Amino acid sequence: MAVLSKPSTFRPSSQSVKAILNDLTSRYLQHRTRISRAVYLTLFVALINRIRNAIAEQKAASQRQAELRSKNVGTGSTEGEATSRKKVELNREFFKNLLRLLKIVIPGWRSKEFRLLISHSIFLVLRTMISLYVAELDGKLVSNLVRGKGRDFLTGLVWWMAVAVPATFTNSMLSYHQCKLSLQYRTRLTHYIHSRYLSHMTFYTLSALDDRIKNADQLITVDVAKFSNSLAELYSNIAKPVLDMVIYNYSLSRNVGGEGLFFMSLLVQLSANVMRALTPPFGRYVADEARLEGEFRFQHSRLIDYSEEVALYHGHEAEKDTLDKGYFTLIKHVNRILRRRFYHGVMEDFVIKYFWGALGLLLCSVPVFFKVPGVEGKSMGDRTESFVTNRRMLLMSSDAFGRVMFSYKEITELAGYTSRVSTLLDVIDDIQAGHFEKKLVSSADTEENAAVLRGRGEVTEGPDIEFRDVPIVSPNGDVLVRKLSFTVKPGDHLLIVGPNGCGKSSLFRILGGLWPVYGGNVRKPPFEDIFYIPQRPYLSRGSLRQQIIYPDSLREMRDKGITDSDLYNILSIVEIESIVDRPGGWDAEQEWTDVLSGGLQQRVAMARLFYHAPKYAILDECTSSVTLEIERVMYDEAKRLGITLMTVSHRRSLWKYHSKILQFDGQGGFVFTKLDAERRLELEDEREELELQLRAVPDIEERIAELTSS
Ligand SMILES: Nc1ncnc2c1ncn2[C@@H]1O[C@H](COP(=O)(O)OP(=O)(O)OP(=O)(O)O)[C@@H](O)[C@H]1O
Repeated sequence: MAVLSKPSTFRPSSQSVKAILNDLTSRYLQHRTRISRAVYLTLFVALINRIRNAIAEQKAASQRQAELRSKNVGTGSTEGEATSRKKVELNREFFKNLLRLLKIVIPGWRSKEFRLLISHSIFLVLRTMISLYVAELDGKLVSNLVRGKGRDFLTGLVWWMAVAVPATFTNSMLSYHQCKLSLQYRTRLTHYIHSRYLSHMTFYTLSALDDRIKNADQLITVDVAKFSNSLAELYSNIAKPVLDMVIYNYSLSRNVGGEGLFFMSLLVQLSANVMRALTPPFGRYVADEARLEGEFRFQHSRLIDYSEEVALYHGHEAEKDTLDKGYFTLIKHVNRILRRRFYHGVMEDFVIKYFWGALGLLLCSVPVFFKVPGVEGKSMGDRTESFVTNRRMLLMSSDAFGRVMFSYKEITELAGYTSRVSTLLDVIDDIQAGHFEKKLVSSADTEENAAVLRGRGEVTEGPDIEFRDVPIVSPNGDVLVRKLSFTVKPGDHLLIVGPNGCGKSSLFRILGGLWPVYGGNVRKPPFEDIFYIPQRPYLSRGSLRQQIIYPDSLREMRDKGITDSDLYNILSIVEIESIVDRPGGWDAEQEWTDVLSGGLQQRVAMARLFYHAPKYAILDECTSSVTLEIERVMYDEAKRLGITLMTVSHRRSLWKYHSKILQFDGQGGFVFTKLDAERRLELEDEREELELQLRAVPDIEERIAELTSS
């Protein structure tokens, strides 16, 4: 009895609810056109308002950035610091940078990348169409099952299997296209960056004269790959869900009515906005993480480069501290991101899976409880079919929407990589336009030095080398010599001496065009007439032959008519021909800096000088590790080849090979004069003798004092 009485107590209230709903439905249907007009008008006004707000925000942001930039100039802080603090946002700058990179990775509509994008898009559409067909087929299968139509059910199953063939092929093609696109993007970008980075000595300028990019290697090798991956992924992660949403929502709106879908979209948009406001700036986190990864990797590669020195110093504890510190900074940041991701993931899952899931079920129930215009009243089987199809479409649509929402995170990650790669390109552009940013020493602020830094000198080409009133200024604004003047004519062998750090090598950096000329006139022969040998010779990766002919290629060597036996003769001058007898001979490829001793490396560098036989040679302490005999052989041979020498050395044994001397006093002064080596050696000996005597005087005084007191 109790069981029977229950429905009777509920029936009246459910009937009244139904009556209210029916009443509401009929009223709504009566005013449907007016309501939809009002809704569309509100939507339009909201859209206009949003655009206006976005423009205002953009203006404020660029004003803030301009203020920040002017502050940086004032305090002398570097742009590098500003970049690391810069917020990576989805603003106009991001789109501008992305567009610039897109133009590099997709150079035109005839390019391979564009063709790949098109075929990728075709497969994306195909996959959505197949999914749509599968949704309908699913509905039909379940409806046939409910109706007990075995034959139709089996036919449906056969179709189901048949559809699997194009569906699986399409899926594989999609992932193939995505990987291929990522590779193509990376190839284009790497080629582009290499061509810029290795032109106009940018690789040098970037590290020596500018503070903005700390580890270009990491940017070119890792960040470019990550950017390419992220871009290729983003296309399929955005294009497909957007396409899915449009197509499924259109089909859904036909089944459940546009209004339901519209209100649901409004609710979804509202919750999406809340989510977005609560989403941490993942883009900036990613950019910071990549920077810290780069610094950590750089510390490791430094340890490998100087492993011998560190081992001999027993410096492992000090190195471990530095490495641990680098790792700790990185991991602290990663942990912070992890925590933020955790909280964000909880919120995201709740909203996307459960809240939107409930909204979806509500939407599927619309045709059951309301009469949707244009949709006929249905039987139980029809309702089942439409429910199954709608629910599947809705699941796919909400999955697509979810992916679009999740892709916000991916977009911000892409923004992080875009910002890093574009910063590299911007700085390269800036440097090639002659603009550097480096933290200046405090002395650069004085009126006099600032005037030197503001100036610009003149560089001309000529048969000899002449510096007239040229200041020597280090990259951090330290004025080492205010006005340097000297001339080296062919046959004038010049010796350059002076205390450490006075600017001897810097003079060659100016001559080689590595450092800017801040004033006066520099006249110098063309680049190929001057050859440079540093104290630590640079040995490239490659064969033994390549070490001698560097930077020439084998073809250039052959074009010059030089053979391997000529190279052998050159090696025999500096008495290292025996290295050709080692396994592999001329073609042996080794890490030559590890295989050859310091002295042998210097002799290889001398052989390189004889191979090129330039008009002028700069020898920067390049005989410090060889015997006096080899040094003599080298200078004699260089002179025999007609090479004019400019030597930096503290060795007295070298004086006799030079006819002029440029002597720095380390206080900004210098003397340029003829060098009479014999007379100078006599004077130097006398000076040293006197110095020794002078040093002995305090001892004598001390002794007298001791004797007196005792
Ligand atoms: N890339 C750079 N950035 C900043 N300062 C630099 C850079 N290269 C050199 N300097 C500075 O310029 C000054 C002159 O250096 P330089 O190498 O010309 O000295 P040097 O006279 O050759 O000394 P040494 O006899 O020790 O080789 C030094 O104070 C050095 O610290």
